Amino acid sequence: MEALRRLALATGIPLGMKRAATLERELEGVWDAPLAVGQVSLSTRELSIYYGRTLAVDRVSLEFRKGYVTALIGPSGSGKSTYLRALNRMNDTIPDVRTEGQILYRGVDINRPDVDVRFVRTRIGMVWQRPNPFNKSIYENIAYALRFHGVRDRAELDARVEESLRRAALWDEVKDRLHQSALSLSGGQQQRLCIARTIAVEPEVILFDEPASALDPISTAKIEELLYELKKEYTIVIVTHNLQQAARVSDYTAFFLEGRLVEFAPTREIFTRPKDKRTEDYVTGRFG
Ligand SMILES: Nc1ncnc2c1ncn2[C@@H]1O[C@H](COP(=O)(O)OP(=O)(O)OP(=O)(O)O)[C@@H](O)[C@H]1O
Repeated sequence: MEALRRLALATGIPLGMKRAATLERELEGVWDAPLAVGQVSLSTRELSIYYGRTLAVDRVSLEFRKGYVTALIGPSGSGKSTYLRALNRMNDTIPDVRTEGQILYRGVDINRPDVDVRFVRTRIGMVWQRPNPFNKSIYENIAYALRFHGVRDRAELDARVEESLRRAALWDEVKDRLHQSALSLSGGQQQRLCIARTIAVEPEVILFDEPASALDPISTAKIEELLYELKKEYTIVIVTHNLQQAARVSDYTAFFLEGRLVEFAPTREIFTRPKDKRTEDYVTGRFG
C-alpha cells in the first residue's frame, strides 16, 4: 500500500478510484485515433481557478496543438503553474481549489466530477520541477508504472522499458545498469528517467513544470534537445521562468500576468514584436 501511495504521489494517479470510465466511453474511438500535427489536442475555455476565495487564474482560453511546444511564461505568482496543473486535474489533490470553465481534451470536457482522473492523467502526463524517481531500480521505475497500467508480460515490459528509455535519450547511458538504483543517477539523468516513466504509459500530452530549473547547464541542454525530439510525437506544454529557454524550445508562447492571459502568439512574435506593452516590458526584462 505504501508503494502504491508513493506511485500515486509521483504520477498523480489517485488510489482507490473506481474506474468510472465515463470519459473513456465518451472518447471511445476518438482518443486513440491518430492526431495530425497541428490539430488541437487540449484546450481551455474561460478557465478560472480559485484557492479558497482567491482567484489565481482568471478566465483563460488557450489551445495546445500536437507537434508543438507551448511555453507558459510570466512573473512569479502569475498563475502559470496553477493553470498547468489544472490541465490534467492535478489541482484536485490540493484542498480548497475550485476550477470553473472547460478543459477540453479532444473536444470533451474533462473538468467534470464524473471524469476518471486516472484516465485523464494517462493521456496527459506531468513532469515536475524536481526529479522524483522511486527508490527502486532504473528498470523498475518504468516497469512499475506499466504494471500499474496492466502490463504483465515480461517480454512486453522489457520492450517498453527499453523504448521509453530510448525516447527519453537515456538508454545508452543506463542499458548496462538497469538494475541499479535510480537514485545513483545524476539529477539530469533522473529527470530523463522521470520523462521515460511518463512516456511509458503513452500519453498524448506532456506537461512540464520547469523541468530543468534544478539542473546544471549541460543537463538542461539535454532536456531541451529532448523536448525538440519529443514534440514530433506529443503535444507539449512547459512552464518556464527562463525566457531564453522559452525562446529556444517553444513554438507558441502564452504570457500570464496576475492570473490573466495577456498574449498568446507564435514565440517569435512574442519575443520580437509583441502586441501588448506589458508583454514587451516583460520579455525585455523591464519587470518580473
Ligand atoms: N497551494 C496554494 N494555496 C493557496 N494559494 C496558492 C497555492 N498555490 C499557488 N497559490 C497562489 O496562486 C497564485 C498563482 O500561483 P502560481 O504558483 O500558479 O503562479 P506561478 O506563475 O506559477 O508562480 P511561480 O513562477 O512563482 O511558480 C499566487 O498568488 C499563489 O500565491
